[in-house]
Formats: sequence, structure tokens, C-alpha cells
Amino acid sequence: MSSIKVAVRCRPLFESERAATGLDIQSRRILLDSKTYDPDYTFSPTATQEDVFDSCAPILQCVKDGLNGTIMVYGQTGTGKTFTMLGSEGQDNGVVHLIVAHMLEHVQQKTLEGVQCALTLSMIEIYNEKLTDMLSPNGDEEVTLIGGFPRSTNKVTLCRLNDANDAIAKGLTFRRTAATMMNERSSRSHVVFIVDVEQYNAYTEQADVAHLFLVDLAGSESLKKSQAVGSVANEAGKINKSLLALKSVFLALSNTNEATRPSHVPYRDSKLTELLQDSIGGTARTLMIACISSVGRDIEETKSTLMYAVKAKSIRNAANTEKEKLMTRLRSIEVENQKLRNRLQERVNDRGGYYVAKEEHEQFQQMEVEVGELRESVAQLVKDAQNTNAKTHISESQTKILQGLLEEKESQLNGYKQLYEDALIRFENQAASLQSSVQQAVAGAQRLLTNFSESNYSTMESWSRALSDALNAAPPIVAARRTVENPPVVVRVSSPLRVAPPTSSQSNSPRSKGRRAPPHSTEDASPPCSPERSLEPVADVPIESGGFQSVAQEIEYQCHKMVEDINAVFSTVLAGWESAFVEYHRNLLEAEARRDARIEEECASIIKQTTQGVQALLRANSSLGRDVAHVQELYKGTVDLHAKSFIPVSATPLKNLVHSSCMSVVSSAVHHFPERCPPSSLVDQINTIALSHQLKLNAHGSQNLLPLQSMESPALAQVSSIKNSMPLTGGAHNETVPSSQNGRKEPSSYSAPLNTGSAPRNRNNSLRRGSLSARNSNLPPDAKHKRSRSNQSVSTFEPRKRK
Ligand SMILES: Nc1ncnc2c1ncn2[C@@H]1O[C@H](COP(=O)(O)OP(=O)(O)OP(=O)(O)O)[C@@H](O)[C@H]1O
Repeated sequence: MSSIKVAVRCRPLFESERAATGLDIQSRRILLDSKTYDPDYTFSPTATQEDVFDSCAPILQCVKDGLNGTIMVYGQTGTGKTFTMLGSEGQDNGVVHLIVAHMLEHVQQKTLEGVQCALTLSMIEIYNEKLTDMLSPNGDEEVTLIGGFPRSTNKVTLCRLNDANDAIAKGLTFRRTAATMMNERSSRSHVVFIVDVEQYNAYTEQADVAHLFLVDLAGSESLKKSQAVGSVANEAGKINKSLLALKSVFLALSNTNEATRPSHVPYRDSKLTELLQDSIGGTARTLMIACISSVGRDIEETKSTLMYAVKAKSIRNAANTEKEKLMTRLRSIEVENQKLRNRLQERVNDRGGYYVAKEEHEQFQQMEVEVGELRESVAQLVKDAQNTNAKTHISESQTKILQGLLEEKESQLNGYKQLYEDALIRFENQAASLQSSVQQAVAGAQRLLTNFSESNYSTMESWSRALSDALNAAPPIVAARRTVENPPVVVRVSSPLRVAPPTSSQSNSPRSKGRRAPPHSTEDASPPCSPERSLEPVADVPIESGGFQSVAQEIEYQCHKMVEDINAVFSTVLAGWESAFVEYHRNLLEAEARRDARIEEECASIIKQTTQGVQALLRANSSLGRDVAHVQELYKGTVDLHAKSFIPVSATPLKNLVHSSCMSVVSSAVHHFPERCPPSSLVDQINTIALSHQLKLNAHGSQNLLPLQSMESPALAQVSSIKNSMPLTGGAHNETVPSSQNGRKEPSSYSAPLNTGSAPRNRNNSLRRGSLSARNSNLPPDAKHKRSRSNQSVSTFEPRKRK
């Protein structure tokens, strides 16, 4: 037996909230209105998700050991239940995520150890007393409970953490939430995450499954506070009802008083309690996280939550393995079966028994045996099938887990490979740069060495040459016999580099008497030697003394001479060296002077060229400026001219131009003006027609029409005058146009319009209209009226003579 563990988590206050005065959280104990509550774990507002997760460890261990476990959050709306289970929005940092990650790690580890196990996840929502599968394609497949456990849900086999988090996120998209006054995103349903850890037992050839229920309950809410209305209020009612059923279960199970304890636990009062049957008072190990707020106005709800948390703490669950649980259930079924049999027997006995024929009885017994056998084989088959299914499922998930691990490792390996390659490239680059620096250093050293040794060698060579010359030039030394009385004489050979004035002891020594002073001293040394140079012996030459004093003296003299010669050679060499140095120095100075002079020269030339260039530029600028000004001037002139041309000084030229153009048009029109005289035949015909009309008119008593020639229009008269004023050239009057299509020649005027600019008109009509209108103007009004009605009537038409 194990009691339900209880944790209390107090959420932080929001800005607008005020803390309750009577609430005090002291490490694990909670004091509220002088009452002490003592949960197993207490989390203050500063506690982290990881802290809460740590308190789940014992439950997780039980699940790993094959027992069922439950972790549920309980409390008033807006106290952080969903925050605790699922974390802040959009972040996978809730206790559910941490637990799934932990269990996945466990299963992966087991798989690597060769244990066949799998991890699956299903999600169920309880909304308005209806269970739906949140991992079904649309999140709306209904789920039925068998023995308090959901049957055939869409499970996701978890192999990688990302898959698990994706599945959780996908399922949660179907969760119903709504905004209330208590919580902006209040859960309107309970959600149960079922994490199954399946482990195949090779010895029993069975798959053991441990279920872990992670329950995010919707919060109890007062409609007055949440101000929920409509469907949200209905939801709140359903939520409160299911939570009430849960409280009843708590009360029933926590009652330790034999007398008052109800015989029946109302699990079936709501879907929630039916589903949590195994978690509360069942076989599961359970942790209840009671969420509270420290807000003053919520203090009553906080008290209620703490009270039920304490009640839950006293509930004892029977923690068995799944197998033990089944055995318990089997035993209870057997007991019930026996009870039923007994009752049946009692009834049979009450009725005095029942009788069957012997054959029937035997047949019945035979059938019973057969049914029993069949039942056994079916049970065996079901068991085999279940095991096979479980085996297949586990091995499938095993493969997936291994695949997932492999992919993870591969990606890690690739990362390492990349790192290695990067490091290798960096190393190679460094090695190359190091190598090149070493090479450069070696080359430099070699160069230095070569230069140094060459110069040293040449100096040494010159010295040795000089020395051998000096030795060759010296007279042969006569050999002296060395005796004890004649101790060897030591001649000091000094380096010319260390020439110093002879000390008084040297100059006064008996041996120096009669000797010639060395040619170089501090005073006459050229070039002068540095003051730190001192006269130090570089070699001691022993000379034997003997009976032949003169020989010894001679030798000494020779030696002195030799030393002098050597000194001279050294001096020469030194002088040469120093003069070479001086020359080098001089050459250097000269070269530098030359360089400076050349630089100055070049600079001067550059400055000169630049100055010239600038001057040329300025010149070009000014000349081009002049050009521009000139063009501007021109342009200005043109513009002025143009502007001037628009000043209407006088309209006369234009008028004249228009007049002359009009006149030319008129004159050309006059040229083309048709002949005044129609052909005589036509005139005759017209006259005939006019006559006949006149006769008819006369017969009807109409007035006579005036003859045509007496009613010439002013326009016609003007045209005639213009025409007559024009010189008549080239037979203009008789001008003809090319023959028309029927070969008839027509006067050109027939095709030319009058200068009125209107459409071409029939010559006769225009003439007639002009003459008629002119005529009408002379008529009395009633005559005009009559005329207009018989407007086509014409009088006798007299052809006019051409002037
Ligand atoms: N420990 C916490 N730290 C920071 N914020 C928190 C904490 N607990 C809760 N909140 C914030 O409080 C608000 C309400 O939390 P949450 O939605 O989890 O409450 P709830 O109890 O699930 O409410 P309901 O029952 O209505 O769904 C959220 O904005 C949440 O982010």
C-alpha cells in the first residue's frame, strides 16, 4: 500500500494582484488562517519547472519498475496547472515534456542494453463528459473506457524527443480553451497524457506494460468571479460537476472511519473519476500537485484546494504490478462467479430442482467440455495474438528507437567530423604558416651566416696574406742553442686592434732598451683607435738566450721587426677596413643625398607638372566657359529673337498673306468656275419645259415667273467681276477635264467645288438655288410661301451671253 503523494505549488502574483494576509509558506509547511497544511512537497512562487519535475522522480521510478503511475495537477482556475504541466506557451518546458524526455532516455538506454522495450503516448480530452482522442487525425474520435481504461487510442511510438514534442503540440491544438476574467487562456477540458512503457519479458514471453497518467485538470471556477456566460458558463458547469465527483471520490477514499465510510466509491459519477479509478485508490502510484494562488480574493478557493490535497494525501493506493492487478481482478471475478453460482443453486433448490433426460444431460456435459476446450484454445489464441502483437509492436518500436539513436549518433558523428575537418584545416594552415616562418628564419640566418663568414673569410684571407708577406719579407732567423743560463726571452706580440700607449714599466724595462718603438701608438694611430682598446699580448714568443748575444739580439730585433710589420699590416688592414667603412658611410650619405635630391627633383617636377596641368585645366575651363557663355549668348539671342517674333507688332503682313492666299484660291476657283452658258440645246429644252409649265400655271391662274437672266445674285455678280478682271489666258474658260468613264467630255467646273468649302454641288442646282433665293427676296410674303411649296418650278430659262 502506498499513499498518494501531495505537492503544493503557489504561483507568483501578477502586477495587479494583492497577496492574502493569512498565507505563509515556510519551506514545506503552509500556514493559512492559523491552520497548518503539511504536503509532501511545497513549491514557492520562485520554484522552477525542474524543481517540480524532481518531485516526480519516485513516481517515474515506479513506472520504470513496471507499476502504473499518475501525476495530476489540481486547483482553482488560473493557479498555474497548465503552466506546470505544459510550460509557458510555445516552449517545451512543462513537466510533461520533461517527463517524456526522461522516460525516452530510459527506454533508449534499455534498448542499448538489449532490453526490448517501447514508449508510446496517447492523449485524451474530457470535454463536457465526452472523451476524445486528441491524437486522432482531427482530434475528435470518441474514446470508450473499459474497466476505467481507454480502449484502442491512436498511440504515437516515441523514438525521438522532437517527435514526442511534436505529437504533444499537435494534440494540444485540439484542446478547448477560452478567455475568462480569471484566466486569459482558461482550459475548458481535462487532458490526460498516457505514457505507456512496454517491456517484453522473454522468460514469460509476455509484454509488461506500465501506464503513466499525466493529468492536467481544468480548474474549478466560480461563475461570479470568472463572469463566464453562454457556452463558457456551460463548460464551467460541466467542469465543476466532474471536479465535484472527484472530490466525492477523495472524500469516500479518505474516510478512515469504518462507521461512516461509504461502501461504494462513486467512480462512475463522471468520466474523469472513471478514468482516474486506478490512479486514486487503485494500484497506481500517484502524485497530486495542488496549485494555489496567494491572491487575497482567492483565499477561500486556496483553502478548499489545500483541504482536498490533505484528503488525497490520506488515500492509500495498492501499488501492484500490472500482472498482480490482473490477478486481483481475476480473483474478484471468480468470487463473483461463485456468488452467482451459489445464488443460482439457491434458486434451483427453492424451486425443488430441475430435471433433464439422461441423454440430454450427457450431451450437455459433452458440450460443456467442448465449450471449455474451445474457450481455452480461444484464450490461448488471443494470448498468442496479443503476445505476437506486443512482440511485433515492441520490435517495431525497438527498430525505430535504434534508428532514432543511430540517426542521432550519425548527426553527432557528422558534427564531430565537421569539427575535426575544421580543426585539421586550421592545423594545416597553422603548420604551413609556421613552416614558412621557420623557412624564412633559416634563410635569414643562412644569409647572415654566409655574409658574415664571407666577410670574415676575406678579412682573414687578407690578414693571412699580409702576414705571410711580412714573414717572407723577414730575414732568416739564426738558430740559437738553448741553455740553462740563457732563459727564453718572451716577446710580446700585440694585436693592432688593441694598441695602447706602452706602460712606463714596459718602456723602462731593460728589454725595451735598444728596441725600436712600435710604429703605432695612441698618438700616431691612424685611424684613431677607441679609448677602450688596451695593449694586450696576443702571443708570447720565447727566444732562447745563449752565448751568442748578438744572435739573440738579432733575433730579438727580427722579432720586433716582425711584430712591427705585423702591427703595420694590422694597422693597414684596420685602416683599410675603417677607410672602407668611411667610404661606405660616405657613399651611403652620397646615395642618400642623391636620393633626396632625386626625390626633390621628382617632387618639383611633379609639382611643376601638376601646376601646369592645373593651369591648363583653368585655361581650358575659362576658354570652355567662354564657349559656354558664347553658346548661352547665342541661345539667349535666339530666345530673344524667338520671343520678339511673338510680339504682334502689326497684323498687316499676315493679313496680306491671308488675303493673297485667299485671292489665289478664289482666282484658281474662278479659273475653274463653270461656263455661264449652258449648251443651247439644253437651254432650248429647258425653255420648252418652262414654257409648258408656264402654260400649265397660266391655266391654273398662277402669276408669271420672272425670267432667269434678270435675277442675277450679288455673289454671282462678284464672281463674274473677279473673273472678268482676271487675264484670260490659255483658254481657261473652255478648259475641259479628262473624259469621264463614259467617254463624254465634261466641263472642269462640274468636278471642282466652289470656294465656299462645302461639298461639291450640282452646278445647275447651286445656280438655281442662288437665283431662286435672290428672286424670293423680291417677292411678297404670300408669294414666297407659295413658291416654297412649288420650289422646283422654274420660269423660262434664258441663256446668258458671255461678256
Ligand atoms: N509558476 C508560474 N510562473 C509564472 N507564471 C505562471 C506560473 N503559474 C501560472 N502562471 C501564469 O498564470 C496564468 C494562468 O496559468 P494557467 O493557465 O496555467 O492556469 P490554470 O490553472 O491552468 O487555469 P485554468 O484552470 O483556467 O486552465 C498564465 O498566464 C501562466 O503563465
